[in-house]
Amino acid sequence: MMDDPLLEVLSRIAPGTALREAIDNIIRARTGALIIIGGEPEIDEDCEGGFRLDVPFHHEFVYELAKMDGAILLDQDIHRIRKANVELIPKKYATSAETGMRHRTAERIAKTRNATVIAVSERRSIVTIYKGQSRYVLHDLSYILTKATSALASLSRYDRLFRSAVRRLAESEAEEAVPLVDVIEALRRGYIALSIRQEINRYVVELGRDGHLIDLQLEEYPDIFRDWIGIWKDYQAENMPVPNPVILDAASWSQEMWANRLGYDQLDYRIEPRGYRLLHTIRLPDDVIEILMQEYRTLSEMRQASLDDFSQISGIGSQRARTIWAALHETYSDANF
Ligand SMILES: Nc1ncnc2c1ncn2[C@@H]1O[C@H](COP(=O)(O)OP(=O)(O)OP(=O)(O)O)[C@@H](O)[C@H]1O
Repeated sequence: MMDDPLLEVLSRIAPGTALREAIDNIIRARTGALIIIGGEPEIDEDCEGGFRLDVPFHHEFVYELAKMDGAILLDQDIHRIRKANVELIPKKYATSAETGMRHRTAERIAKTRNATVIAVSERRSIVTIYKGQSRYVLHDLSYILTKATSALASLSRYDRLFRSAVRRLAESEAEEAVPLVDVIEALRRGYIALSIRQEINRYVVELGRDGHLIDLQLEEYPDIFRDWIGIWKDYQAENMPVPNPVILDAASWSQEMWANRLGYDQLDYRIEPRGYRLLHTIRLPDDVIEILMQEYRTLSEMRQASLDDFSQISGIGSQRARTIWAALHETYSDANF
């Protein structure tokens, strides 16, 4: 999984936005366009000719301006149309693998200026977005819907696999220390489920108002992220910062690499959990969890404590002490995962 620099841009041109309305009309009229968002003030150094407008953004107006040659410049917030009919002259050192002049210019400007560049092809009716070194071709909506639907099916499968791995952890946790390989398997499955979830999020953003139903289906999945973090904290060798699974590039990690990241030099360990995942299931606030972690080293130590012991910890009231005690003494087959 990677941080996605284009996500914000996709949301700004998704169906339902005024800019998308303009782009759809430009495609229908087959005029083509080169639209620059932001990059001011440096971008003005690359402009030749054209005229300054500085008027409020309106999609009809952008559509009309696209009938002229040259580029249309919008401000960073897409509130104003700054210039139109502009010839852009990118820096000489910026290269491009594109063939047509419009697309070459778009790529070279995006590489050298802090601007988002949208090229609407006159001949091919496709929309290409350039930002920094990234390039993305907008797909048509039915294609994205098909991809999103099949990704939802994969998510459902990996969510089930993750849940079964978590159940297995909970079973071992109830009796003895947990094999490291089981921990790794749970983290790996959860990671894949989270990657698929992130992919679907991107589709939802790209679909804009048409992604609502997909978004609703995503809500059916309980908090995989929080469980994943809980497992990592439960089993890592030392108290280290927990990696964010959403930006972890772990698709090809071996079991040994997972073990290594958790702080272990081999695979055949059995480890006692600290109790984070279980305490997450009762929605205990993080600061209360930390108070408990300072008192008890492991989940089994916590399980040996009495209701009274919990009530006496400052920061934990008697009501909360009861909730914690009950969660710790339910068997794994109840509500612990
Ligand atoms: N440097 C530039 N600055 C502003 N506009 C440009 C620039 N280069 C090309 N354009 C615009 O792009 C139009 C199409 O150019 P060209 O056919 O070479 O591009 P293309 O990348 O093949 O795009 P398309 O797929 O739309 O044909 C030009 O008529 C002009 O309006």
